[in-house]
Amino acid sequence: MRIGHGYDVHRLVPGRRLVLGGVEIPHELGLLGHSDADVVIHAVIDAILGALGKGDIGALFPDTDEKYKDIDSRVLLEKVFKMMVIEGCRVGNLDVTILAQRPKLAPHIPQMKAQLAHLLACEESRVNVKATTEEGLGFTGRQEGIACHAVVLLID
Ligand SMILES: Nc1ccn([C@@H]2O[C@H](COP(=O)(O)O)[C@@H](O)[C@H]2O)c(=O)n1
Ligand SMILES: C[C@@]1(CO)OP(=O)(O)OP(=O)(O)OC[C@H]1O
Repeated sequence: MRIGHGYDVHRLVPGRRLVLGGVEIPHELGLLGHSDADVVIHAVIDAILGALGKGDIGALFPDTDEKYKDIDSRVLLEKVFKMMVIEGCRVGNLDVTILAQRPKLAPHIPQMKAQLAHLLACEESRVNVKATTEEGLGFTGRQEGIACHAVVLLID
């Protein structure tokens, strides 16, 4: 068994889409990034790469490479999933915590879980996604950005 942790942050700005866990969420602000800035999928990718001992998302998919400009982060996760399978691993369980003051994410969590389970070819019961505010404190509290932690257990 192998365990990995991933953490990512993206800045909230006007004029960008808000995509979390592969789900587009209506909001007046979106996340800024070289890709679609899906902070949830980025944290999941880093957790898997951590468990595999294979570095991090920026090393694998550099933000200086035009081919990743505005890319759907689900495509990046598909690539990392293939690496995981080549290493003989499958998901034991995945636990995700999104730090966001707004918008209310609870209504979108079932769809995020379904997306992640689909992308990782595992049962939905192996994936947990939760959200918390930071009670108005810090950069997430001021709605300057959204952060996400992910912990994954891989079975080899
Ligand atoms: N962006 C968010 C943040 C939180 N929630 C849900 O609200 C509940 C209370 O949050 P706390 O900040 O007090 O932890 C919690 O159960 C979250 O699921 C949300 O939907 N969207
Ligand atoms: C995903 C990549 C590549 O498009 O760009 P960003 O969307 O800026 O995201 P980040 O979390 O900084 O990580 C890695 C990148 O190189």
